[in-house]
This record gives sequence, structure tokens and C-alpha cells, in this order.
Amino acid sequence: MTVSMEWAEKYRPGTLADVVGHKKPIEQLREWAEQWVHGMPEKRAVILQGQAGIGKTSSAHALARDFGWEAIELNASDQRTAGVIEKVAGSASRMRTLTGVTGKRLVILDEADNLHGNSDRGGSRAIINVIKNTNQPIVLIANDLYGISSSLRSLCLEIKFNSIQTRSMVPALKEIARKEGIMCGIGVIEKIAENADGDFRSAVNDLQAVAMGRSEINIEDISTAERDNKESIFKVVGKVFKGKSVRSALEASYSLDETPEDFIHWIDENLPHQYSGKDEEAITSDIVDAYSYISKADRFLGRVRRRQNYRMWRYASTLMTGGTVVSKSKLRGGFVRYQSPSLWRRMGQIRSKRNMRDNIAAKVGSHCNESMKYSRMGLTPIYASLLDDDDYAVDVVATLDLNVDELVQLKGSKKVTKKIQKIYDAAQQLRPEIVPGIEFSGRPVEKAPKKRPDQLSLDSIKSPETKTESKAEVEIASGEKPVSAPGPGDRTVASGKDAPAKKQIQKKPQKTLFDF
Ligand SMILES: Nc1ncnc2c1ncn2[C@@H]1O[C@H](COP(=O)(O)OP(=O)(O)OP(=O)(O)O)[C@@H](O)[C@H]1O
Repeated sequence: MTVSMEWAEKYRPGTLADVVGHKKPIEQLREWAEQWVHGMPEKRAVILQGQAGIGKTSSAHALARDFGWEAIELNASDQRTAGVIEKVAGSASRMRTLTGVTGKRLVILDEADNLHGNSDRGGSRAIINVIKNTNQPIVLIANDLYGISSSLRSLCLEIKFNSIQTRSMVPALKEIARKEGIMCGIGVIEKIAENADGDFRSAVNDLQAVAMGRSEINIEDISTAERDNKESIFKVVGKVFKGKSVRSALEASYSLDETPEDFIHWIDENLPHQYSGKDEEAITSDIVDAYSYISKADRFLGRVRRRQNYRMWRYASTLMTGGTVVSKSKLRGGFVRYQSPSLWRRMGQIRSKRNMRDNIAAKVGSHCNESMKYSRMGLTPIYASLLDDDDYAVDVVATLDLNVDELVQLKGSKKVTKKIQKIYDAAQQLRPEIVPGIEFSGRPVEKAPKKRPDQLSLDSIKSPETKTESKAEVEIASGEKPVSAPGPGDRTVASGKDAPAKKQIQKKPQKTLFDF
């Protein structure tokens, strides 16, 4: 097994045919390159846009190789001043390539959504000028189009790279494992691909990490690797709180698989737990000092979000880790069980509660032909109060098609109580059948006659006799013999045979709120 070289580099696709997924964008890229072969395309530059690690840069290099072009890559760490860009892709480059061979040169500008910093001074303007005049193909690579000016965008053909689907990654990962002589147990590759969330580079990195020192990988090894990653965050947090070397804390934080956006929450959550003891005054002062650095780091994170300039993450990291390290008046050891950020849990809870509240309001709104916003404010509380009456409650749940969690929330309860479960079960039997192709609006168009709450209540599902009474009620109300007995099973679309029964039931005077 070779571990000396990164597999992601080793298995970088050599030609466009080796690129995993991206059928359509690769086709677009090829067509654009063909136009260069036969002359000059309308757009002399393309922007390959998509999340990191999905093969944009590799595709650009593979394109150059397939077409026999020299590739020159300028990434954000290069000095992308107007002069440099002009030199590489401007008028001089029209004569011949760097190697002296006359032919096309593919200029690849990585991180094109990041052309703001000092080193890129004039970069954006220079690229615009170069694109207008060049006779060399130019590829811009960007995670996000928002960081690129509209005047630059208008000169480029935009090609979107989507994240790679798990099922496309699996055969490619299996092939890498085979070439590396690694045996993989059932589901191993699928799990790695799933965890990567569309990012093929991280899938390859994960495969390499878990294969290190093994010739066989089983599914349990993957869970261990996931746990190792979690352990490493605890180690880094420990280094920040307990160590005195800014450098080693910073280096440890860079090795993490967490962004500064996430890491700051770990520090924020655990700082007060780590700094505890009897010397209250010193502790308070250390905590205040550390938080003053953390808040400055947070300001940088805000700037990164607003300007999409990820270079400033560096300052944020230095402030939050280095700042916390230097703000200790003395070293504090002691074991502390670090917690994952509670803010995430709270946000998750709030978000899911809010989503549920909106779902309920949308269902009420749909039933009453009102907007979700209006029903959230005005109507939902009314429906909530109807739940106090068990019979209405069953009808409300069935009519609005509430699920059990929504019922719990609308009832203002904290959990599924026995009563709530009973209401829900009763509603399941009353629930109208949804006619395919017709969206449920609380009033399905064609369905078997819906039983009224007075026909099916909590009690009525308890004893079969009560159901018989209900049949009798229909008979009395219609003055005719009922065609079929309404029971839990008869929630099908009304057939011609059922039609008379439906007609009779519609004649019945309104008895409940939902009888319209
Ligand atoms: N679609 C893909 N097909 C084959 N290999 C891929 C693909 N996507 C990523 N890889 C692997 O991941 C590595 C990184 O890919 P690449 O640099 O092309 O991604 P990117 O989208 O340009 O990411 P970034 O925006 O971070 O530069 C490659 O060396 C390759 O091993």
C-alpha cells in the first residue's frame, strides 16, 4: 500500500473521460474548446462554478491535456496583479507559449471569486481587459459566482458543476481501493461516499485515511475513524485552553476538519467550563480577556460571510486560538468533558419547531383559503382551541392531515400523551383518502362520504355498537336506506354505486365546523 502520496493527487483525472460525474458540464466545456480549435468562440472565457473538491480544476487541466494545450494556473497565492495576468494571458501570450511552442495556452485562474486582496490589486480589471483581447482560452474557477463582478461574468460562459452523487462516486472509489490493494467490506465504500456529501476529494481523502495501516476495511473501521475525528477536536480545544504555545494551538486548529465558523462555537461553549476554580478574580479577568479576542474573531467571521473573502478566516483563527492562549494569567489543567456547541442544538430545535409551526399554519391556511402568514397569526390559535374538545380534535386532525408531532405542538403538549395518541388514531380512520393528482386542501374533491365527528368519535372507535348507531343516523337523516356502511375501510373514491349515498349525505344540515 502506498501512503506516501496523497491519493487525491495520485488519482487526479488525466483526461476528461476520467472525470467522475459532470456529464453535461464536461460536454459544454468540450464544445467550447472545439470552438477554439476552429476559431474564436463568442465567449473567450468560461467560469467553472461549484463547491470545492468536485473536480473543477482537474477538469480544466484534463481539457488542456485532451486538446494538447499548455496549461498555466494562477491561484490565489500567486501575485495576480494586472501585470502578471497580462503577461500570462495578454497580448504577449498571443505570440507563443512559455515553452516556445506556438499553440494554445489554457490560462486557469483559480479562486476567481476571490480577486479583492492586495496581491490581486487590479486583477479583476486586468482579467476583463485580457478576456476582451486575448486569443487564448481562459478558465476561471469559482466556488461562488457572487464574488465575481457582473461585468466580468458577462464576458464568460458560465458552466455549473453540481456536487457529485453518491452513486457516481462509489465505482470510482472502488477502483481506487482495488488499485491500492485494499479489501473493502460490504457498505464501506457506500458509507464513505455518503459521508463526503458530494465532495469527491474528501471521499478519496477519507478512504486513504481509513486505509492507512490496513489492507482490509470494515464498516466498524469507518465509525472509529469518525470518532477519531471527534476526538481530535477535543484535543485541539484542550491545546487552546491548556497550552501556552500560540503556534501549536494554531497549527492544531488548522489541521482540524472544522471551519473557524464552527470552531469558534467550540471555544465559546467550553471556555467557562475550563476556567473554573477558587481564584475567581483571576479567572474572571482571563475569561473577559479571552472573550474580547473571541469577539474580534467573530467580527472577522462576519466580514468573511458578507464579503465572501475567505482569506480573513486566517485572522479569525489567529484571534480566537492565539488570543485565548495568551489571555491566560496562568496555566489551568484539569479534566473537563468538552461539550459540542449547545447553540447548534438550540438552533436545530428552534428551526424544527419553527418549520413545524409553519407547516401547521400552511395546512390551516390551505383549509380556509388563507395565506400561511394570516393563518399563523389568526386562525391557528382558533384551531388549537378546538382541540380541547375530543370530537372536534379528531376531525381537526383528519381534516388538516396533521401528523402526530404537529398535533403535539398544536395542543401545546411536550410529548405524545395517551390522549393525543387516541385522537391521532381516531383521526387516521377518519382521514380522507387523497385522490391522486389532486393536492390535499382539506376538502378532497372525490372521495367516499366523510364521516362526521358525531359519527366517529373517540368512543365510536372503542365499540362496534356505536358504529352501528352511526349507520342508523345516516339512514334517519337521509330518509333512505344507506347504500353502504361507512367504516374505517371505506375511504375510497366514490363509485357510481356510492354516488346516491354521497348525495344524501350532502343534503344533511351543517352540524360541525367542518361541515361546509
Ligand atoms: N469529478 C471528479 N472526478 C475525479 N476526481 C475528482 C473529481 N472531483 C474531485 N476529484 C479528486 O479530488 C481532487 C481535487 O479535485 P479538484 O481540485 O479538481 O477540485 P475542485 O472542484 O477544483 O476543488 P477546489 O475548488 O477546492 O479547487 C482531485 O485531485 C481528484 O483526485
